[in-house]
Amino acid sequence: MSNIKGVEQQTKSKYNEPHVENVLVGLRLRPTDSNDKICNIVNEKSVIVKKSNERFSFDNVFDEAASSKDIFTKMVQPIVQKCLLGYNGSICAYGQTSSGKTYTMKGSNKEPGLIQLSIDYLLQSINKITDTFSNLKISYIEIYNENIYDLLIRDLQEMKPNTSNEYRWETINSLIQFDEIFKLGEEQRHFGETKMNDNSSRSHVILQIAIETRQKCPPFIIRNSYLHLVDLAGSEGLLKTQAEGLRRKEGFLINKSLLALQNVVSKLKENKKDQFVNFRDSKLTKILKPSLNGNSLTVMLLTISQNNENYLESVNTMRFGMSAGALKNTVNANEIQECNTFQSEAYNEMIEQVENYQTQLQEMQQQLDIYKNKSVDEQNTIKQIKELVMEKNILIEDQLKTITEQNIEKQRLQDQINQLQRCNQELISTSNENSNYLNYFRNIVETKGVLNPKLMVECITQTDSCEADQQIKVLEQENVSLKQQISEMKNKFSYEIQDVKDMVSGIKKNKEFTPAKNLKFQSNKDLNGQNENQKEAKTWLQKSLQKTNQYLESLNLLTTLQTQLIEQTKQNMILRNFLDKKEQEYTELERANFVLHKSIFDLQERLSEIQNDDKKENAWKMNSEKSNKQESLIKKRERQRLYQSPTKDELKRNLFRQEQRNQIYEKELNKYMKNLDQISKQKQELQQFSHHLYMACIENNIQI
Ligand SMILES: Nc1ncnc2c1ncn2[C@@H]1O[C@H](COP(=O)(O)OP(=O)(O)OP(=O)(O)O)[C@@H](O)[C@H]1O
Repeated sequence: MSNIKGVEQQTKSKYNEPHVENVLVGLRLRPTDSNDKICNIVNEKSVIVKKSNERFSFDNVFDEAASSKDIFTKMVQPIVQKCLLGYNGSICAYGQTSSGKTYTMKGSNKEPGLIQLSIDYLLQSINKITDTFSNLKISYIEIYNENIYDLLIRDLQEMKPNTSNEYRWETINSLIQFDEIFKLGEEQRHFGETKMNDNSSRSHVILQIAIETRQKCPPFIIRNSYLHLVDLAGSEGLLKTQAEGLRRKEGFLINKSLLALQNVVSKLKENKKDQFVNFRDSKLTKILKPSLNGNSLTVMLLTISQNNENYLESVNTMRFGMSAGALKNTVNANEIQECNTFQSEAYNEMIEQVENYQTQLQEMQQQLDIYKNKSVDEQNTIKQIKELVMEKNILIEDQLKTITEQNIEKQRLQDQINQLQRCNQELISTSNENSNYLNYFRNIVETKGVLNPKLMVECITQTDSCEADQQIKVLEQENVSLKQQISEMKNKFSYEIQDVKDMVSGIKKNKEFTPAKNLKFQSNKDLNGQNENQKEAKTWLQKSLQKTNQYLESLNLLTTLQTQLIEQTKQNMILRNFLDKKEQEYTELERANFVLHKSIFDLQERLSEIQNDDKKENAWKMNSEKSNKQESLIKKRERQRLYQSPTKDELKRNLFRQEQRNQIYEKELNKYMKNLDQISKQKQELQQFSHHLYMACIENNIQI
């Protein structure tokens, strides 16, 4: 903890002092198949041009075999490291078209370029530093035809120079994330085909990386720096590229901006006091001003082709590099100390708390050690008990296993016993059945001598026929009782009707001497002197009325009987339907008999087979023949009795007779109906007569 507090005393970084740094220049020679190369490498830092014997010296020379990784390690990595400490850095690729600038900066499928290597290095470094919060952001812009475009915005828009805050900045947390964003920029970048390069950059592109680091503990230094990775468009001889139209215009503007860069560099190289350097001549120089004459550690990476035909351009590139190497920048780290007393106090409190926790932790550790020592014995005992329990458990598990196995075996045996019992029962019932059949057929053989299949069928269907016979008998009984009922009713009716007839005839006899008429006659003659006659007439009328009431009652009874008769007729109909149904059933029975006949015939065949095969059984039959004779005689009689039960024809005859009887009943019923009609007519007449009587009583003031 004292160490952390000691850091607190340090208020300023040692990098924060401004100092002068030269622009570093490296030369990369593009591989070529040509034997006639324009220069020879003298050593790691110099080349000599063959034609002019001119010597060019740089900070590093990279031959054809050198990789981009080599360039990164030697020239770029040191600057990237310093960017993390707050310095600005610029890496610019400069050279003739098709000399390998984009190959060096962006890389290819074969090897990563300086851009990817720088990002990877920054991300790895940031992850390693634990005492700072770090943040990486990128923007990607292009200068095309003297206009600035933001490559991270989908629809390219022209931007103003020196307005870096207005560019789109994307935070980068991983290489994969960077690749995605960079891919978007590359898709929007201007490329075009020229005679010298199939995929020539038609613009200068600048990838800007903003690096911010904040210390987590005192002195809470915040560092902000920018790393610019610049892929310049290549200078091109318009005759060589044979550019026309848009390509020609692009080439012209590229050359113009590069010339402005050369002028600025040569002016800066002179390093005269109060000398005016015109950075405003082109957008490129305006943007690169901080890299060339400002607070930036800069590397100028020259790329040249060694083919003789590019001699002039390559020499010019090297001359430009020499000039750039003479440039000096005054650099210092961009860092500020966050003067936050509150933060410091909070930090100190936190440190104190951590110390307290550490003390508590130590005490607890000591206590734990004591407990550990104490509990060693207990632990041993527990261990022994545990081992015992484990052994017991194993024993119990074994026993359980055995019990389960025994249970399964028991269940299996039980199943087998059950199955055997079922088989045994089936065997017993089959055996019983067989012995029954055997006995039965044996009897047949004994009584008939030969087996008659028809006879067998009839015997078997005896039971069914008996049932039908019984049903018919029941029907017959029902018919008899019905007949009795009807005859009773007939008698009853005959009495009633006779009674009614008598009454009617009595009424008819008295009709000529109706009391009403007499009364009228007598009242016309002498109403006052005929009291006796009136009384007589009154009595007669009252009697007639009583009689009439009795008739009416009898008529009501007759009506009830009439209803009963109708009911009986309906029942007769139902009976008839029932008989029809029975006949149908009999036909079905006959069909079933046929099927049975067939199956019995099969059985007979089977039996004869058994008889042939089983000689022992035949012998036994012979022996037991006598004893069975009596039994067979009884059975024969039984069969004869059964044969006497009605056959189908008899049943039909019975049915026919029954139908005839029914017809007779119907005729009788019709007769009764006719009688009933007559009675109802008489009833109506009586009612009319009673009405007349009633009216006469009213007319003559006779009280009823
Ligand atoms: N060191 C190298 N090793 C292998 N191939 C290279 C190397 N340098 C460049 N090339 C190849 O040369 C061709 C041109 O390179 P590149 O496009 O990088 O040139 P350039 O200088 O960017 O051109 P321009 O200015 O027209 O865009 C490419 O096909 C590239 O793969």
